[in-house]
Amino acid sequence: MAQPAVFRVEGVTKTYVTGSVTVAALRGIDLILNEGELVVLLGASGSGKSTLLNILGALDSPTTGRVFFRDTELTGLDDAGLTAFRRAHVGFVFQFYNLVPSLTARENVALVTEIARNPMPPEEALDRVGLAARLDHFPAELSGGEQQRVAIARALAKRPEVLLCDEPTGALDSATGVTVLQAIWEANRDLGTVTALITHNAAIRQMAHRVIRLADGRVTAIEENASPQPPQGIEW
Ligand SMILES: Nc1ncnc2c1ncn2[C@@H]1O[C@H](COP(=O)(O)OP(=O)(O)OP(=O)(O)O)[C@@H](O)[C@H]1O
Repeated sequence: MAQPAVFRVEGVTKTYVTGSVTVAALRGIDLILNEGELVVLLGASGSGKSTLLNILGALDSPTTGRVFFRDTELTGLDDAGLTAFRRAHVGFVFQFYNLVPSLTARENVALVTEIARNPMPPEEALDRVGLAARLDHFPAELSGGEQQRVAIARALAKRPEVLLCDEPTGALDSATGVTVLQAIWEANRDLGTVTALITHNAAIRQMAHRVIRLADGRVTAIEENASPQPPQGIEW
């Protein structure tokens, strides 16, 4: 049975103008993301992956086209509405972890839970990513993979409906990257968080329900994966 759409992207273009240089980053994207899905976005550098992710997360707006989150048209919201949407519904994970160095893992997560409506306790979020034994460590006392898992715990602690990950393993070796991907995979499986994940690593597609390929600002292929694999079982 078809799952209900969480995101609907209709005819989205994005053109950046910098001085006399115009870049067509997205050239007409139509896409649906469904309830409970984990999708991987694959494509060459410059193909528009981050631009699309940022538009889904309301960090950026399309030049033309429409984006809906459930019944809300994001492209119809003003800045305050977009901020409210991000705050209530979206968790972000970026390549660099953006942790506050002077705060422990627990305190970094608490920064978010203190302002969220229905957060999970920071301890629970950190336990979920396998860091129950690192609650009081500072970022400098954690490995890169552990720091990224703190960032994931921070993103998940507000129980977002959507998790957007832009090359979350880009700065990590593959063994460490697997632990990070496993945390994302389990969040999708256990919490039903709709997840979109950008990667340059084609092997990671095995963890997705669907793989969306971008080239030159367009979706060139969508592949369904009948049996997504946990990252721990993926080799690259
Ligand atoms: N803020 C911006 N101002 C001007 N051009 C931009 C801006 N952001 C992105 N671009 C351009 O838009 C195009 C798409 O960029 P985008 O970051 O979405 O690609 P990407 O597929 O995520 O690439 P990568 O894998 O290298 O991160 C690129 O040509 C990029 O140079």
